[in-house]
Amino acid sequence: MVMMGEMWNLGSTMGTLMLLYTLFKQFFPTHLQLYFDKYFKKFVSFVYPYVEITFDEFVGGEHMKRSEAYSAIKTYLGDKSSASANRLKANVVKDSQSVVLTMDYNEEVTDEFQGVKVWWSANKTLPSTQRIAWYPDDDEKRSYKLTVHKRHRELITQSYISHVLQKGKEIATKNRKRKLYSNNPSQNWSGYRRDKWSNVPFEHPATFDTLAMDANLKEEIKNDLIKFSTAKDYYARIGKAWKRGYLLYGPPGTGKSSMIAAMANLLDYDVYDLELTAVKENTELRRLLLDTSNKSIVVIEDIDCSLDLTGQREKKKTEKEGKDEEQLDPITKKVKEDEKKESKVTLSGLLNCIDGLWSSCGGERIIVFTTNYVEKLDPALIRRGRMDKHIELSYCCFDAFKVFAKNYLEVDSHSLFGEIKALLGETKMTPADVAENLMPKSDYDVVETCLKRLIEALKETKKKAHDEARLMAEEEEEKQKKKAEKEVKERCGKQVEENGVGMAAEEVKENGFTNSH
Ligand SMILES: Nc1ncnc2c1ncn2[C@@H]1O[C@H](COP(=O)(O)OP(=O)(O)OP(=O)(O)O)[C@@H](O)[C@H]1O
Ligand SMILES: [Mg+2]
Repeated sequence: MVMMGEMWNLGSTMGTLMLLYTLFKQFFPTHLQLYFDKYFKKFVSFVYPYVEITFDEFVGGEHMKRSEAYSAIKTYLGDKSSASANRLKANVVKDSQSVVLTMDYNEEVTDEFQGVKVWWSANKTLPSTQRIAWYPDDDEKRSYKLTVHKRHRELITQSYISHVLQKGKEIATKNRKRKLYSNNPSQNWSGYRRDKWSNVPFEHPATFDTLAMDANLKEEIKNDLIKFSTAKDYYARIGKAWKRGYLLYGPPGTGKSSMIAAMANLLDYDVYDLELTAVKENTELRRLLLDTSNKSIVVIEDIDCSLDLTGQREKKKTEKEGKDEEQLDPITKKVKEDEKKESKVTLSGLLNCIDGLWSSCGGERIIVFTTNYVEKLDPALIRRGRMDKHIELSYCCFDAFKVFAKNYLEVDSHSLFGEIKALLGETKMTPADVAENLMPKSDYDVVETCLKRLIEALKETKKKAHDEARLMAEEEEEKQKKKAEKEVKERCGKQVEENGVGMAAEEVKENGFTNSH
């Protein structure tokens, strides 16, 4: 710490000296200034033998991105500085069970690497121009500065920095509380920073153990995910972006959203729930996707409702919504009208953005589309390479029922299982409905009561399906009969015109009904 104090004293003295020198050289002509500069630099490097490396919070040109290095350094220093810095900021993580400390701004800490001492400082600068910011810290520029003696430059740039980044990432993974992100409408974006996505802690409890589905398919999906998440080198070797697309399709209530949660819980990934109807144009979509982090699942639910095949968004408005809108005040009405302005997100835009995400973001990402109507989707959207794995989630099978029985009722077998198996084989009931029927409704519900309730519900569904099928068959029969009658009538009319009434009467007799014409 003594050494650190000396270094900072030296640093501030050099700062003052630089300022004085800048003022001083202004009194001389330019050619003399250049001459002075040369010798002043030599003097500075002689009396101030340190190198300074700055890591800014945001990097990139027009579309600034939060720097992963900055985040890793922040975490690493938080861990280090808890022992030495005097002022720390505390964040509570993991269900309020632990506290993560970060270095406060304008605080300094030292670190040691292979016997070499380095100095870190956290800096925050305000912009020189004044403007109103939506968020208190929005315009501040934050950075970390690493200072080290020149003679250790090589060791620091070649080994120490990567050591810090790796350790920082490890600590962050340990402390990480996963998040569920939703995209904000672009009128709420206040610049390039943190407000494209809002987030809440991701706490969905679904796992592959609680997911009711065919056991083989479940195992196949789990293996596929685990293989993907550990295949960084493999993807690099075959020259493919480390990304994977899943298409989940099936009727409502078959577990598509539950499976996404199970995927996130299995891999320990964040979830970005992308609501396409809130995105106005392709460039916005691109910026949203580029702003997602590694180890994340980007989800677009009900993709068929968000985009139609020509790329125009469906506009669904109920009568009630129309009336409600009429009663709005002028300002809200204007905002709503702006929102409604024709969307320019197109199918090709979405395809380009996905391909862009695939090629421009280095880390692992999964993208998942869900739909109830797979046949409505454009083949280009779901071709392999974009959506690598197509998974159908369908009506409840016996395997799926057994998962529910185990989880909800804690039974592996029962004398009623046979009947249930037979009924499930001939009935289409969604897992959501099976789960609802199996769930005990009161403290007095025993296993048998729940199973019997399910049997009743299955019988009821079977009967309903049977009745519906019969009704449909009757309707079809009626339709066919009417069609045949119409055809005969038309033929009769023609024959009357061509051959007179006698022949037509013959035809009517042949077809077994009388014709009033
Ligand atoms: N396969 C399943 N395994 C476990 N639970 C399920 C399954 N399918 C449905 N459920 C239960 O039913 C409810 C609805 O399921 P979920 O939201 O995953 O369906 P979905 O396929 O996404 O439906 P939608 O197409 O309407 O979005 C969930 O709360 C979940 O508990
Ligand atoms: Mg869903």
